[in-house]
Amino acid sequence: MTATDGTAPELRLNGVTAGYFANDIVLDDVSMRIEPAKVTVVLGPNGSGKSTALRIMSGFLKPRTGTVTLAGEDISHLDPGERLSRGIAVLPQGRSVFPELTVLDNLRLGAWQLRSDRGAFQAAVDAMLDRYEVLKPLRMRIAGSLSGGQARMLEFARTLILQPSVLLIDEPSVGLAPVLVDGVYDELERLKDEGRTILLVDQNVQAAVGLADQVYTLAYGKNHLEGARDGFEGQLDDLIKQWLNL
Ligand SMILES: Nc1ncnc2c1ncn2[C@@H]1O[C@H](COP(=O)(O)OP(=O)(O)OP(=O)(O)O)[C@@H](O)[C@H]1O
Repeated sequence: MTATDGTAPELRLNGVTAGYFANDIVLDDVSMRIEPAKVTVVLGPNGSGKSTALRIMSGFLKPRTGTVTLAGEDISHLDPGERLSRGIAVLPQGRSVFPELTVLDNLRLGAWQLRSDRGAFQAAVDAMLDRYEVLKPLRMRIAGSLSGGQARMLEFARTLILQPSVLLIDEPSVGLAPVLVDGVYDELERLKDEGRTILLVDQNVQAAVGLADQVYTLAYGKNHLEGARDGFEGQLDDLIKQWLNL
């Protein structure tokens, strides 16, 4: 199943309660619908549970109650690797390249699940080098020596290499020099134009809403607002002020 063949599945959180310790409640009965071929953005003040909701979708954290479903199937029990096999890929926050490995080996690791089919494995790596031309001349370079912008493109490439049907993207421009931030949003725009299914958690509210089809906001770990992008554009300044006072 590819991202753009019109059969991308819907990912949902259904009444999820979750936390990191025995008694903390970081998400409280949170529900979200990540529609196929749409960009869904999750916003909210610091600590409201945005990244935690993404971790529940990726499988790095399991819900205490509630479920995660993909095309209606309960996948709550699946670990992140199993979810990747089902087409759910994650672009994590911060640097995630393996700094000691070459660019090429980082890509090969991303395509690891294809290793038994040499042709498909090589084709997947080549497709990413074609897509991210900046990486081609750098492929034998140690990833730790890349610039911040080059490393981010390698991370995009590694996330896309299996042609996932759902992309979970956490704070994609955090830690990047301001001049590189536009490049990240240009890439997100390209992914949107390709009709990919994207969940984006972002503190860059204006840029994220600019990309969004659907917006959810969280407050204190609970669903707050939700709706189509148009309904949010006029009230962004108020929302941000409200969050800063929270
Ligand atoms: N690994 C962790 N272990 C323990 N508590 C955590 C962990 N990650 C997050 N938390 C706590 O869960 C709550 C929600 O954090 P989360 O990172 O999901 O919020 P967020 O909305 O993404 O915040 P930010 O915008 O600051 O990234 C916070 O109180 C945070 O301290």
